[in-house]
Amino acid sequence: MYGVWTPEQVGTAEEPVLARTPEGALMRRAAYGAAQVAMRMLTERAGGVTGRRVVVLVGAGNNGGDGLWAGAYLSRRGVRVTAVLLSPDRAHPAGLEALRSWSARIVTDPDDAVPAVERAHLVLDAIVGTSARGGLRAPAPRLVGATEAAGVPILAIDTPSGVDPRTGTVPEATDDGPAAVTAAETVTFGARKPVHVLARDRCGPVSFVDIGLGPELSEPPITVLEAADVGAAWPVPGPGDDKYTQGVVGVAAGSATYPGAAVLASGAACLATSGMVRYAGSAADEVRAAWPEVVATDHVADAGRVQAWAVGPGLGTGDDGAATLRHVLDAGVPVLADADAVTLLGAHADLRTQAARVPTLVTPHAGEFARLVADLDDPPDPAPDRVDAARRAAAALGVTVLLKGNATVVAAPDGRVLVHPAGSSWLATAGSGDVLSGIAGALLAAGLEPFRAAGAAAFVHARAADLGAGTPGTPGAPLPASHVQAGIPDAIRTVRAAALTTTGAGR
Ligand SMILES: NC(=O)C1=CN([C@@H]2O[C@H](COP(=O)(O)OP(=O)(O)OC[C@H]3O[C@@H](n4cnc5c(N)ncnc54)[C@H](OP(=O)(O)O)[C@@H]3O)[C@@H](O)[C@H]2O)[C@@H](O)CC1
Ligand SMILES: Nc1ncnc2c1ncn2[C@@H]1O[C@H](COP(=O)(O)OP(=O)(O)O)[C@@H](O)[C@H]1O
Ligand SMILES: [K+]
Repeated sequence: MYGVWTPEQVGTAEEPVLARTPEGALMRRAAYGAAQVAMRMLTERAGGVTGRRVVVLVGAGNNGGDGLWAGAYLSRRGVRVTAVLLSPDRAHPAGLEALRSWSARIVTDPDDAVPAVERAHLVLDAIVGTSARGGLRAPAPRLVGATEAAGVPILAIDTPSGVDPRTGTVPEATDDGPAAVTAAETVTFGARKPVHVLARDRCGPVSFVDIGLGPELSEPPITVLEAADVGAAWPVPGPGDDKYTQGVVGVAAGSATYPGAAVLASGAACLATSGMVRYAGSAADEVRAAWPEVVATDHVADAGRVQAWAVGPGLGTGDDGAATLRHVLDAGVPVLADADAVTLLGAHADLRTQAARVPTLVTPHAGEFARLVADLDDPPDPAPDRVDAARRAAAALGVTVLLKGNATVVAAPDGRVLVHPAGSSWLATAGSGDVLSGIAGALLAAGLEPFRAAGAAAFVHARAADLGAGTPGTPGAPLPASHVQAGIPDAIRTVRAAALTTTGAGR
């Protein structure tokens, strides 16, 4: 597990460290770490370091200072560095002096900078960091556009410039070029910031350089689970367990029109944990045919006892669906509410009141989220801040909210937030949400609290898609939701193996 801190929190943590270290030491630590990453990238992509060409795009503040110092370290290692000063009057003085002492080339005219970026092996984006506001400013869009057009990789220093460091949002591109950098890799310092988990597609892989802020950082407002955390928490049977002791999950999903949702959710529940899965609904025949181990009935009232309900996929939003949701919320056990159940919660205040009384996990995509919060005073809007919107919705509704997307945001009513940045976008396929419902419902039944169940389910769900799409590191191919479901066991095996390696847990 690792934490993510806002730029303001990082700034506060920096102050005492700056006060007790020699002037400029922190920046030099950061820049040295950035230079190491740049050299690794040059070795991997250009076959070596000495004599390779690096262009540093240098902005007005300390981010530009990092870039200038990194350029100086690279020059010392024989790299041919060109620094492009985007705000020549405001370039970091000490960094500029360091770079000059290595006789690096310094350019201020964008017309000279374009051919330099086009011929570079690597471009360092030191345009703007944590103080960024809005998209790239001229002449940066032209230079970033030329870099991208030439296929030259960009290493973002701290944050990809133009992307909001707090929310990961990106303004529209203009006629001048892109509004933000799309980095091949990012190197960050001191603490990870929200952009690194909310806009993974803009950051690429993120390297972390420790500059000694750790002791000064407060509790992180956002955490990110790693494979070992998920593996250690994954419920597995012990010698004393039987099919009931591990928690029975009930799935109330699907309809005559949408039996597939029931099959996907029930099967995912079967694969996620041992024990037992009950199904209640009009797709009982289809569920039994696909998953003979499921105990299926037509109505929730006949389903028997469960330790958690997963309700909603393909349920319908009419009176029958509302009655089913009312029934499961009355059962006094944790509830996973997805798809149509989310829409029903948005439409019925009494159901929302019921949901707040039991441990409830609600898993909307963007459209369902809008419906879920529509009746609230001052409804939270995920644009531009998805974390804030999920946190406010969870607090207002008294339920845990999992907001779907490339980065999944999980917010608990007590203010905790967890983000799972997907490694790919293969999950953007019909029915994959139904698979997530089954996994999360099974974890609730096994006794994980909604926040942890949501985080672990999102992780394994995304891992199942990645593994199903192809061998890690290879291009991969699209896969349907039924194959995501089929990938659950492999995904669980990998997270449990990670737990075993790092902690000895996950037996
Ligand atoms: N503190 C430390 O010791 C350490 C700090 N570190 C480094 O410092 C970085 C933060 O530095 P910082 O606070 O100086 O601001 P920074 O992000 O460089 O922006 C500078 C100015 O740019 C402008 N600007 C705003 N938006 C813009 C845009 N879209 N496009 C173009 N320009 C834009 C805006 O000025 P404006 O013109 O709006 O007044 C803003 O004030 C941090 O990310 C890390 O890299 C590390 O070395 C570790 C030690
Ligand atoms: N671009 C994307 N990248 C990664 N994951 C995505 C992307 N788009 C959607 N997902 C994930 O795929 C799932 C889709 O769920 P949902 O929208 O409910 O689909 P369905 O209703 O078809 O089952 C969610 O887990 C979501 O986080
Ligand atoms: K940057």
